[in-house]
Amino acid sequence: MFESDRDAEGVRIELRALTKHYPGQPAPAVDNVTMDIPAGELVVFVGPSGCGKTTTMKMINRLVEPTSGEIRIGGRDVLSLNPDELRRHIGYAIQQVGLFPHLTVAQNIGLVPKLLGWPQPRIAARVEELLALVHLEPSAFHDRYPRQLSGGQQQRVGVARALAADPPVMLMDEPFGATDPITREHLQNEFVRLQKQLRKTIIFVTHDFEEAIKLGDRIAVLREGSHIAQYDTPAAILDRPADDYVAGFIGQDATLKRLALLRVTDVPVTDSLPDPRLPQIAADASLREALDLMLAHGTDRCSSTAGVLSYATLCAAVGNRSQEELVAGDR
Ligand SMILES: Nc1ncnc2c1ncn2[C@@H]1O[C@H](COP(=O)(O)OP(=O)(O)OP(=O)(O)O)[C@@H](O)[C@H]1O
Repeated sequence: MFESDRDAEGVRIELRALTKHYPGQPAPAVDNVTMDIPAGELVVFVGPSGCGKTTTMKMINRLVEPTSGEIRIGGRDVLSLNPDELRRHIGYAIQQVGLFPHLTVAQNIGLVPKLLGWPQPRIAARVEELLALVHLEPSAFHDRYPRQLSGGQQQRVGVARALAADPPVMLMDEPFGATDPITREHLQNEFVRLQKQLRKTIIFVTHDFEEAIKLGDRIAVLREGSHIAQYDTPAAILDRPADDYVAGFIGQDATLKRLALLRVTDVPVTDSLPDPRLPQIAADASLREALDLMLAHGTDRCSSTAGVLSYATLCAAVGNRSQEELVAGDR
C-alpha cells in the first residue's frame, strides 16, 4: 500500500491543518495542526489529559474521521484510502492492549497477516519470530490465552501484534502504561533496542516525560487543541524549553534528565586506563547512572572498561563548570 511496505522501513507522515471538532463540543479537540514526522523516527506526543493526543493519533489510522485537513503517509493521501485496508498497514498498540480473549497468543499475533492473506506457514514463522523478538519463549506462550498472561506479558503480545505485518508506521498510545515501573523500564529498554533495528515511523503517546526522553527521537509537547508548544529533540527541549509551559513539563530536574540522555562512552575519560580500585560502571550506562554510583560511593570518579570518568566531566557534559573548576577559575 505504502511505497516502503516492501522493505517495511518507516515512511514520512505529514499532517496539514488537521482539525477534529466532535459534534456538540464547544471547541475542536484538535485545532488546525500541521506537523511533519520524518521517516524512521519515533515522535512522542506529550501533553495534559484531554489536550487531543489520542484524537490526533486516531485520525492517522482513521479510527476518528477528521473534520478538515490532510494526512499523508509516504506521500499518499490517507483520506482517499479504504479505512480497513489502511489499518492493516499501520501497527496499533494501546494501553488496554485489546487482545482478543478467545484467541491464543499466536492467533492474536497472526490476525493481521491472516487478513492480508499471508500463507499459513509464513504466518507461523512470523509469530515465532515476533515472540522471540519481544522475549517471550515461543513454546511456552504460543498456545496460551490472554487471561493466562501477566499485564506486562500482555503488553508485549500487544506490541508483537502491532509489528506482525511489518508495517512501516506504528501508532502507540501508552502501550506500556498498565505495567509496574520495573516491567515498564524493561519494556522501554527492549523497545529502544527493537526500534534501532527496525527504524519504523512511530507516533507514541505518553503522559510520562521521562519515557518521552528515553524513547523519542523528537518530542512534541502539546497544549489544548493539540497545539504544538515545542517540537524538537529531547536534548534541545531540555536545553532550551520554548516557554514556561514546556519547562513545567520537564520539571525541576532538567540537568539530571540531560545526564540520563548521555552514555559513559559519549564523554572523554580523564585517564584511558581502567582503574579496578574505583567503583565500576558499564560503558553503555548513562551519565546519570555514573553520578548515582559516585554519590553512592562518596567518590568523584568511577571507572569503565574505557577508562576513568570524573565528576568534572559530568558537569562539563551538561554545560556546567564543576566546583573544582570554579575554585580554580577564581584564583
Ligand atoms: N468521541 C468523543 N466525543 C466527544 N468528545 C470527545 C470524544 N473523544 C474525545 N473527546 C474530547 O476531545 C478532547 C481530546 O480528547 P483526547 O482523548 O484526544 O485527549 P488526550 O490528550 O488523548 O487525553 P488523555 O491523555 O486523557 O488520554 C477531550 O476534551 C475529550 O473530552
